[in-house]
Amino acid sequence: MAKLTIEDLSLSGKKVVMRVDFNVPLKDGVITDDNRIVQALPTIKYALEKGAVVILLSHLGRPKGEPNPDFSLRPVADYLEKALPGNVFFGEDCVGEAAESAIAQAKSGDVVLLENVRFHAGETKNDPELSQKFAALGDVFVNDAFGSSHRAHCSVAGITEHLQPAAAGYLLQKEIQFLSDSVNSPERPFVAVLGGAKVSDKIGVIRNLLPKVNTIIIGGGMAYTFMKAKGLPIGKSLLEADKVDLAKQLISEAEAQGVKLMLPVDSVVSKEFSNEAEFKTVAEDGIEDDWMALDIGAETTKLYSDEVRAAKTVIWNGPMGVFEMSNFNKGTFALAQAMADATAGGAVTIIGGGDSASAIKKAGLADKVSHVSTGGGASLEYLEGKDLPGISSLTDKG
Ligand SMILES: Nc1ncnc2c1ncn2[C@@H]1O[C@H](COP(=O)(O)OP(=O)(O)O)[C@@H](O)[C@H]1O
Ligand SMILES: O=C(OP(=O)(O)O)[C@H](O)COP(=O)(O)O
Ligand SMILES: [Mg+2]
Repeated sequence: MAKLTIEDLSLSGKKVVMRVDFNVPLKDGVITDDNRIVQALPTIKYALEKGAVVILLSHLGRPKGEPNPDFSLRPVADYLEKALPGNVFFGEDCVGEAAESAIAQAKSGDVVLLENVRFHAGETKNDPELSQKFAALGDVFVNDAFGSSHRAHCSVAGITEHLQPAAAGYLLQKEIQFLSDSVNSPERPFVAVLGGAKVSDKIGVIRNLLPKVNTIIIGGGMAYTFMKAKGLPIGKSLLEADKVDLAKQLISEAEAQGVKLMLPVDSVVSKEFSNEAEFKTVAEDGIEDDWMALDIGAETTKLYSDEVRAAKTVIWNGPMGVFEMSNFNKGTFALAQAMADATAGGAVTIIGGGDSASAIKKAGLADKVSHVSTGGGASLEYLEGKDLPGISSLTDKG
């Protein structure tokens, strides 16, 4: 990496402002998957061993620029207290007096976790004033938030304009190393699988993936904007209405470029977004008005799994259905098994994304694929060949 890494910094007695991605899934205030925290621990521990005070910044979910207890990082502070040797202090705000007084209590070898950076509207706007406040919290900056590195936000990128040196942590380095090694000259067939719920964020990625891949498989919430574009009924399924035209274009661009674009031929539908409601499987033209599609159907699952098993390189981001509910987890878990089978057969398989990583862990197959990335959107944008602001803004080496 042509950027400074944490080992290039002198850390003894320093306050290290470290951006991490602790955007972990929570249910009733309990962390349901700790992967993103576990993956950041080596960098945190390294800085602590070198005698630094580590000041952690993260977002959690998408609160709309104001404090919201449902998106508090407090559960993560409780987790860190058990996982780390020194003291862990929690700051009720990421800037201002609450942050400063938490930091004032910390000594070498202690950690301060500050509250969700997205409680401030400036964060996602990369507001220079907020960036400056983050920079003032410490002496050096480390980015280890691979999963957020595609965001040009204050705590990821803007801060580096006011705080140097800015260096990469171990997780960031590991992720980039793996992705660049495996996809720069992929063995073919190269299959990309896209699902999940961040449709408007991720649909644009497809255009840049078309020249690189042989097949694009679309499932999860992403699928229904495409089905709408094909004139199929989608009932109350997830829809990004202003992306329907783009979906139409992508369908014809895929055809023109000889890329196989696969969409569900059947779906599991329900009347409510709930595991308690009635559900059934219907064909692609069978989603009625009052129903919503929450998983791919069995026939689709077989077609997708066969395609994945025949691939030599697979990158998958975004669950095939609402795997958090047992009625709608079959497609995701079956595809996870297909990834494991492909890996056993010699394919390079990468699954990325906070929720996708949690899904493959839940399926018990996390150690049966080549790489589980902590970033979904970030790994996709990296594969597209885009500059990630969280990396390009770090201090150049030499
Ligand atoms: N058909 C669907 N309708 C609504 N939500 C869905 C559907 N399929 C999957 N999801 C949801 O997508 C979410 C994950 O999306 P996303 O954040 O884009 O993926 P990742 O974190 O893996 O990058 C999951 O919480 C899952 O419940
Ligand atoms: O969970 C994340 O991305 P992912 O769902 O694509 O894996 C990251 O924490 C980024 O979150 P954001 O998409 O709200 O900026
Ligand atoms: Mg997610």
